[in-house]
Amino acid sequence: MAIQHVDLLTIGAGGGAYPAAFRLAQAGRSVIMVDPKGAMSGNCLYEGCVPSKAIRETAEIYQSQQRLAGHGLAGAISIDFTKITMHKDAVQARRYEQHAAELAAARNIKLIQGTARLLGLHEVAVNTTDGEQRFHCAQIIIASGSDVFIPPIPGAELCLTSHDLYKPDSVLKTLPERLIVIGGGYIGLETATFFAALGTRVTLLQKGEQLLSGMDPGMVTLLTPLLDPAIRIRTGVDVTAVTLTPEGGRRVHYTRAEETDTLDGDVVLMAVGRRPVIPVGTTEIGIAVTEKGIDVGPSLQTVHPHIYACGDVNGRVPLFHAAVRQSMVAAHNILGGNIPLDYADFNHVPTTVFTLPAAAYVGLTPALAEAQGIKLQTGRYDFAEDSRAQILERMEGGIQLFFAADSLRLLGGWVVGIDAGQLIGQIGTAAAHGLTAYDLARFADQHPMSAEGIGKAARSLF
Ligand SMILES: Cc1cc2nc3c(=O)[nH]c(=O)nc-3n(C[C@H](O)[C@H](O)[C@H](O)COP(=O)(O)OP(=O)(O)OC[C@H]3O[C@@H](n4cnc5c(N)ncnc54)[C@H](O)[C@@H]3O)c2cc1C
Ligand SMILES: NC(=O)c1ccc[n+]([C@@H]2O[C@H](COP(=O)([O-])OP(=O)(O)OC[C@H]3O[C@@H](n4cnc5c(N)ncnc54)[C@H](O)[C@@H]3O)[C@@H](O)[C@H]2O)c1
Repeated sequence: MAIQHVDLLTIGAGGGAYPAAFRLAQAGRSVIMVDPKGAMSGNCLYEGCVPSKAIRETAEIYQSQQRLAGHGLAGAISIDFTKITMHKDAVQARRYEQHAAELAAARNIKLIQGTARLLGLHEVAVNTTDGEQRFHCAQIIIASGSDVFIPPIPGAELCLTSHDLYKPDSVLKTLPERLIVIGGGYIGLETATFFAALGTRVTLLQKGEQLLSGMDPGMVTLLTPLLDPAIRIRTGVDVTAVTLTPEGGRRVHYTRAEETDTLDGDVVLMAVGRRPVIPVGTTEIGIAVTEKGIDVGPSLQTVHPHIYACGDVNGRVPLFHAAVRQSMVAAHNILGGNIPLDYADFNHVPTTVFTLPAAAYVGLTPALAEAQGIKLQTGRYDFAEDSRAQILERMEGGIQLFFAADSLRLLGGWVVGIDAGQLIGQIGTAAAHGLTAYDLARFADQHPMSAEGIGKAARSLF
């Protein structure tokens, strides 16, 4: 079999892969991307960020209308869930077209629909429907992402996953009356709030005592009481089995505080985490893999300097924008001859839980600071006093900024409530660039926008 030479081969064509692929192709290198989807964008567009937020934004607009019903926007809006999912599908199709056009316009770069496996330090085999192709690659980026984790619970196959819910032409075409969500992380909690907002009766079962385990308990405590009280949240639950009811519904069996109980629903969403997808051959060529993923540092290089691992596959910060930045770092380091000249900053990645309402954080937050013995001064701003929040009847939550107690340098922050996902980017930019409370206090942001709360939170220290 003929072996083709290529400068860069990416395993996957999602956010961890294509930014580097385009950068290197622009620089004149020959690039092959391999992905079984045969399209760019990975799981973010196929079953993640974009489709889930297409459903979210519709649900939020519906909630906003209800909130303003007594303020001049009276009248019932009807929900057509099938059309909502058709809109989601249309957004996905539009973005796939856009990416296909970008690819068609690019030189030096080709996407092969197939599955890659590593044969050696520079050798990759690609399985396609037309057979196998082999490549000798000067550089390799492993960006094979992550996939839904299905726990070994009897009857787990009766549950839907985020893949079923958000993929193009999703499995769920009508709004379920009763939804049971197993898992109170990003996917479980976000999805619970979207469906509750649209009128589904939702029960969420979380294994541990805290929702959004791993996040700062202070932020979670602020968010939890703001969630729709119609969502029944049960923590400390151990799901033991899922069975069918005589009517064809789903029955979840669980134990809680040593009591056993069952719960019936029409649909059960299993959302207890994701696992990295490790290409065949990875460990065989000496690359270390932990439960979180491929072990890499901020240069994104594996133990072999010409093999990089970017995005969810390394488990460092499994978010789309983090994957994109990591991909660019890998590109820069490849252009630097595999001598690192760029490093990813894993500590300043803005993170939003797009629940209704949302909660977002960046950098150092109090629980982490306490664990590290770092003293903080906190600047606060309450949305109850915010003009935009009052106009929209969204006065719940607020902004907290965390400054180093001695220098007043911004180390982190969180936002719970209105515009959280927008505001956290601005706070993250300020923290990443070493701004202080003085800098933020002196900058008068626009009125009447929620962003003026960032300066006001800083000014609360003076
Ligand atoms: C429901 C849901 C909602 C989400 N919402 C958000 C959000 O709002 N914001 C956010 O930032 N992140 C969100 N995420 C996370 C985000 O989708 C991921 O962080 C992002 O997709 C990671 O990009 P990646 O390139 O590392 O991996 P992926 O997007 O997973 O892409 C990896 C690609 O590699 C391919 N592949 C796997 N194995 C091979 C192989 N052997 N050969 C060739 N190709 C292979 C896969 O088919 C896949 O297309 C969400 C995820 C989910 C599931
Ligand atoms: N807004 C965003 O950026 C966004 C949105 C969705 C997904 N994501 C990405 O997708 C990843 C996966 O999301 P996820 O929600 O599946 O995982 P997750 O790790 O965020 O949460 C899983 C939750 O399930 C709980 N759990 C585990 N086993 C359980 C069991 N047997 N019964 C009940 N609860 C159990 C855990 O305690 C945890 O709270 C996230 O880590 C994130 O990287 C990001």
